[in-house]
Order: sequence, then structure tokens, then C-alpha cells
Amino acid sequence: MGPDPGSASCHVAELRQTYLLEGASNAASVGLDIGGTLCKVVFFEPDNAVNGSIPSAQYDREVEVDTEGPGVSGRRNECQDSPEGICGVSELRGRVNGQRGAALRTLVEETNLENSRSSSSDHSRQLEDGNGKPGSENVQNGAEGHDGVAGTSRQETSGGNILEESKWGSPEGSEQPPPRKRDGGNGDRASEDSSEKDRCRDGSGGGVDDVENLWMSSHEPIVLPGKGTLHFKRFETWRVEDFLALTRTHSLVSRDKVIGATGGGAKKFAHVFHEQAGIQLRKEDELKCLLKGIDFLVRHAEDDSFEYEIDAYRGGAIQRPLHSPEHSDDGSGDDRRQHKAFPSGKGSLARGIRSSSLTRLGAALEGAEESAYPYLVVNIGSGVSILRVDGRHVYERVGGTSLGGSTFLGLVSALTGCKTFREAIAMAAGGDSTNVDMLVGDIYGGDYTEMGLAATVVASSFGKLVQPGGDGKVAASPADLAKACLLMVTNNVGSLAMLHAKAAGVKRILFAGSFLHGNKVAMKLLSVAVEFWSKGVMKAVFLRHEGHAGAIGALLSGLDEAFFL
Ligand SMILES: Nc1ncnc2c1ncn2[C@@H]1O[C@H](COP(=O)(O)OP(=O)(O)OP(=O)(O)O)[C@@H](O)[C@H]1O
Ligand SMILES: CC(C)(CO)[C@@H](O)C(=O)NCCC(=O)O
Repeated sequence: MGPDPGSASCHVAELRQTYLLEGASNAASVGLDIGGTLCKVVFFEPDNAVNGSIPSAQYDREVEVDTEGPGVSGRRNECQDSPEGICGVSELRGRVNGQRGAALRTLVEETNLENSRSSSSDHSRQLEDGNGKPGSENVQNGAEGHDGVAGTSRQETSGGNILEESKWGSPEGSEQPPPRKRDGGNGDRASEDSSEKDRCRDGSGGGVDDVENLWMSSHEPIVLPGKGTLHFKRFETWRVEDFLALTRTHSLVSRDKVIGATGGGAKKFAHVFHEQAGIQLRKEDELKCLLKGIDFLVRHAEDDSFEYEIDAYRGGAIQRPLHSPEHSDDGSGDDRRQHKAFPSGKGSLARGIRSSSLTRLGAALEGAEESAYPYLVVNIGSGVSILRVDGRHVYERVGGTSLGGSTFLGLVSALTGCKTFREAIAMAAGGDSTNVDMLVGDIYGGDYTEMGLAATVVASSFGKLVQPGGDGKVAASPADLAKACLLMVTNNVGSLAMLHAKAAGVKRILFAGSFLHGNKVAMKLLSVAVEFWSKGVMKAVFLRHEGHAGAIGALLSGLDEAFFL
């Protein structure tokens, strides 16, 4: 039974139900990215004017549901679904010019805001109860607008293994993502996380009770003017049958519908979708979809990609590598000059974060000398895939590592007993990894000057847990352990990213994947590491919809791309 009509609780329940089904009940198209840990869902809700008239991609009508995606490792993929073949820069410019007129804007719908406001405070309480960590709220509210390490101004290091960012320079709460067209960017992040706590019940009985806790997040919708809205959801992959129950209960997907799906789960669960919900999955390769989604976000959602303005935070704490000039002059002078345009020192992150150079290059492709390509994509999901991207449809998986997001979450869970990713991130933000990690200073008693390794460089992750000759007692709290896990995984990814970036000769590294969700510590570490090791030549770029690019790509794969131009 639902709440009494007219009561305040009824109003809230209606809002929550709207939120639960937001974008789904009117969805004309669905894209799924069924990963090892999380299933990302994108619903496309067309505007009334175009409802029912979304053109499908040709192969959507000739779907082969058992089509294998192209292999990933070590293969070069050249415009497999592109009539143009390998995309030259001039071809790219022509297409981009045509697309810029359809620049998208984003907004937060009232229901999202409503839920985020009420539920984020719920979760704040939960975290405080659970951890007693002041500052948890800062972190759990996500990457945008909250540091989570405010007040801890430990040193950065000169090595690739950044110990901790220091003096990011902004007053608490002043850090903001790139300028947004509408208020509510932070509400979006809050709502993502808050929905883990703020579960939705519709009280109408049936299958919804089984799936009331399904959605974990709702990223900010992306509005395509005159076309419709993309809505974003996530759930844990192990709950795929609950998702199917939801689709059945609310007829979200008609039984004969074929929907675009990617990620390993598109293969693994294909029969489950078919048997339990009559849904056929049109399987698409996960890396192809990832790049398709990134390409879409970078080109169309102007403020979805962003980078940190490192100069604003350097504060002299980072030591340059040996023999490196203070400012490199290798032809990347433009980037450096742009840095100078930003305030240094204690500037707010509103000024410290800016829209990404990829987006700016996309916007400036007409007549621009410089192409956005090549760039590197480092997708930090359960594991990590690293791709060199040379064009819209030209890419190669150049590497990867099994030390990824699930390594972090698994280790922190095992070491501290924490239950959720958000809790793990919040713990880590409040920890002191120097109680766990062995530093160069622990070994040398100071800097290893000859090799340019500062005393604060992590010499050995978790190295202090072994203290030969000691009493075996290590003064490491759960938060310290969580922080050491976060640094270990992030620094390792950063180190690999830099090696591949140098080998590939790229200037930009785009980091994606849900590991970065609300994970400001990791994003800052990666930004500093990229800046430091490249002597300022390379930039780390991030996405607001950090984990949803693959699902966007899966959705777009079933539609005529011209519809979105
Ligand atoms: N609410 C959450 N629950 C669990 N993990 C989360 C959550 N939010 C962020 N994460 C992080 O995101 C990671 C999963 O990222 P992502 O969804 O991009 O990968 P995936 O698609 O599941 O994995 P893969 O691509 O390797 O198959 C987790 O390992 C964890 O570190
Ligand atoms: C297996 C995938 C591609 C699944 O998304 C991903 O988890 C990954 O890239 N893992 C790392 C595998 C490696 O060691 O290269």
C-alpha cells in the first residue's frame, strides 16, 4: 500500500517513485554496460516532439544478438563500423564542425535535487555514525565541491608515487567543477551517492519491493536540446536479476526489444536477459563503446570533461625531477601559457578546475593547428584498460593492469571491514598512509638526493607493516590502511599511464571508470603525477559521467548517429 494521498509522505513517495523510474518509463532506447562490478544504465527519453521517431542504426534492424565484439588486447581497430575507414584529421574536423551546433547542456531535474538534498544528509549521518570521521561528508559528496582532505596539507613528493596532495589551495567547499550552465552540479554528485542510502519504495506491491534498493546512483541527466534527455543509473552487477524484475514490473523494456549492451556481462548474462525478461542484447565490444561514449561526451557535453589546474596547487611542494627545467619548452608552450592564465596559490577549485583541453580542442577544430588526437584513455574499472586513441574509430588497447578499482575496494574491505565504496573512499581521505607505507625518508633518513627522490616518496607500499626487529606493533588505523590502498592503486595506475603515454607520444590522458566516482583524492594524485612526470607537457582529463561512457556508447551503437548531430 502506498502512503495516504495528500499527505506529505505521499508527496515524497511520489518524488521517489519518479526518481526511481526517472527516464526509464519513457525510454525509447537503453544502453547497458555490464561490468565486473557495476552495471551502468543509460536511458534515452525523447522529447515529445520526436517521440517514437528515433532512427535506428542500420544494423539495429539486422541485429545479430550473438555477434562477438572485436578482440581487445593488442589489436588495432580501424573504423570497424565507419564507412570512412581510417579517420584522417581533416575528415574529423569536417564532422566536428558540423556537430558543434548541437552542443549539449546539462541540468539537474527537481526530483534529483529533492532526493539528493534529503538523502545526502541521511548518508552523512550514516558515515559519521559508522566512522566518526569528520570530513566524511566532504568526500561522500563526490569529486565536485569537496576535497575530503581539507586541512591535511601533507607534502607532495618528487616521485611517481605521490604521497598525498598538498595545498590544493581552496577553502573547503569552494572547489567546483568547470562552469556549469545550471546550478546543481554538486547536487548531482550528491544524488549519486545519496541514492545508495535513499532507497525508493513505490508501495504498490509487486516486484518493486524486490528491487527497491537497486539503483545506486543517478548521475546528472544530459539534455539534448530538441531531441531528448539521457538519464543515468547504476546498480551492482550481481543484482542483474533484480534489474530484470524492475523492467518486468514496470514494462520498461518490451519483451521483443533488442537493447545495446556492452561489458563482459553482455556476454555472460545474455541468456538471463532473454530467459527472464525476453530481452535480446545486442552485444557491442566494451572498448569500442567506451570510446564512442567518451567521444560523445567530449564533443557534445561541453563541460563533462575537465582537468585540474595543477599550477594552482603546486605551491612549490613538488620537487622537479632531476635536470628538468622549471618550465619545459618542447612545443607545448601554449598549454603552459594557459596555465599562467589561472590564478595560483590559494585559488578556489572553481578556478582550479576547467573544462578539458580535449573539449577545447574539439571546439576549436575549425582551423586549429592541433588535433585532439592522439590521446590515451585509462579506464579504471574493476581492472584497468589503457588505450591509445588516434581517431574516432582508430584505437589500440596498449596495456592494462589487474590492480584496479576492485583491488582497492577488495583490499579495503578485507582490511577494514568497510561495506561500500563510498565508505572506503571516505575512510581513505581521513587516513595517514605514512603509518603504513615505507617512505624514502624511512630508508635514507632524508631525501635520496642523487636520484631526485624526496624523503616523502613512497618507497614501498605497506612496507611499514613489516618491521624487522620491532615489536610487531604498527600504529595503523583502518583509515590509514584505506589511504595506503588508495595511494597504491592510484600511483600504480598513474605510473603505467605515464609509461604508455610516453611510448604513445600523447599529450593528454583521459581517465575514466567508476573508480574515480567521487574519488577526488585519486583524481588529484593522477593530475599531479601526470603534470610532474611530463614536466608539465601532459594533462590528465576526467569525466563527470566517469563510469557511463561505455553505456552511452552501447546506446549510441543502436541509433543513427546523425540523430544527435
Ligand atoms: N557504489 C559502488 N560500488 C562498488 N564499486 C564502486 C562504486 N562506486 C565506484 N566504485 C568503484 O568502481 C569500480 C568499478 O568501476 P566500473 O564500473 O568502471 O568497472 P566495471 O565495468 O564494473 O569493471 P570492468 O570494466 O573491469 O568489467 C569498483 O571496483 C570500485 O572501485
Ligand atoms: C578484463 C577487462 C577488460 C574487463 O573490463 C578489465 O577488467 C581489464 O582491463 N582488466 C585488466 C586486465 C589486464 O591485466 O590487462
